[in-house]
Amino acid sequence: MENQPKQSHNISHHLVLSQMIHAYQQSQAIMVAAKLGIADLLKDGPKTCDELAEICQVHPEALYRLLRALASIHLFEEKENRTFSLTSLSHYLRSDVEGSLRSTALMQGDPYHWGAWGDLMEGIIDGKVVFNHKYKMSVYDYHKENKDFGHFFNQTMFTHTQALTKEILNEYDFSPYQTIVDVGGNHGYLLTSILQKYPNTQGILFDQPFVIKTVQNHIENNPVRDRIKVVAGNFFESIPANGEVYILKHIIHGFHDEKAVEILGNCRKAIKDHGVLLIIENVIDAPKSHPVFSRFLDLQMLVMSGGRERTVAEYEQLLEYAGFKTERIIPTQSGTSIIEAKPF
Ligand SMILES: C[S@@+](CC[C@H](N)C(=O)[O-])C[C@H]1O[C@@H](n2cnc3c(N)ncnc32)[C@H](O)[C@@H]1O
Repeated sequence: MENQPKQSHNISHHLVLSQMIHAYQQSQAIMVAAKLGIADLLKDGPKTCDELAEICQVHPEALYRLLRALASIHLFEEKENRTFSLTSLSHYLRSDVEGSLRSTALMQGDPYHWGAWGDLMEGIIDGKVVFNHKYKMSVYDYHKENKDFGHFFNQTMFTHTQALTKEILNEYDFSPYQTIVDVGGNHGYLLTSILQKYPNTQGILFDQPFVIKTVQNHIENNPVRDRIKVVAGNFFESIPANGEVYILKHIIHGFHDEKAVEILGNCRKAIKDHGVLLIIENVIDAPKSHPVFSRFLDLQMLVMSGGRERTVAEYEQLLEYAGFKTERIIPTQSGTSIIEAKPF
């Protein structure tokens, strides 16, 4: 410490750090605006705070202070007479737009999710999964029990996948294959998009029974419904067999190594000899990876599920344990990578 040069006060660094420290206040304020549906209420034009408070049945002065604070970070625009309108940021808090982040705000601000982050220190001290330790259940069980949270989670994954699907379709050629299995495919957006682009392919959407129940309707209304089979099950027990492409998008990062190898091992048992496995994740050191996003997502895994974001070498090792050889890492513009592996 003695040899360290004396640092002069740098007002802009001080400000940046101060904003980082206070960022949780913004996250909670955005969550409340999302919960009240303010952006949806403003989509047809500006409204006064009193009008909004009347519709939402909340305290007008407190709502004014919330919206004024959010206007200071450009979430809304404050006009004369306590009137507020949407901005290009709050456009994405609307529930009816492509890329809507409303569910993400609701999920991140959910009291259980939020409460687990409040105990981050516990996880850092002993490496325990904070969520399980605090609530005596896993986040996966919480999804099953709390339908609202499960819905926000599924919607968050849907939005994320929707944004990424075009890139995956641009980067990866599915034409050599006929049967594609999306393991933990949830909403089915990626799989139905692949099937739409490749008319000679068949798909299997595989997920947990309570998830499959909620997506069945959506699949039945999709133009590719006749080429898609929806299968409910548990990927720790078995995975539908004889597929040529197995997709695991944002699955492996949710689990610690032992569990991850179990899932990969079941894919190994199921896959055809000439098939490919595609792991789609935010690989920490892959080309074009987004360092802030992947590293904070990694912390999120520490807090919520005991999983982790991994490096290329870590993925290669897991794959090798399970009987796969990594062929290539295909980066996408958004920072998410496709890891292509083949059975050996
Ligand atoms: C993080 S989401 C990813 C969803 C989708 N692949 C995507 O990227 O949008 C994890 C998915 O794995 C499913 N899942 C979790 N445990 C499972 C299990 N034991 N068997 C089958 N699916 C499971 C969840 O229901 C959920 O749909």
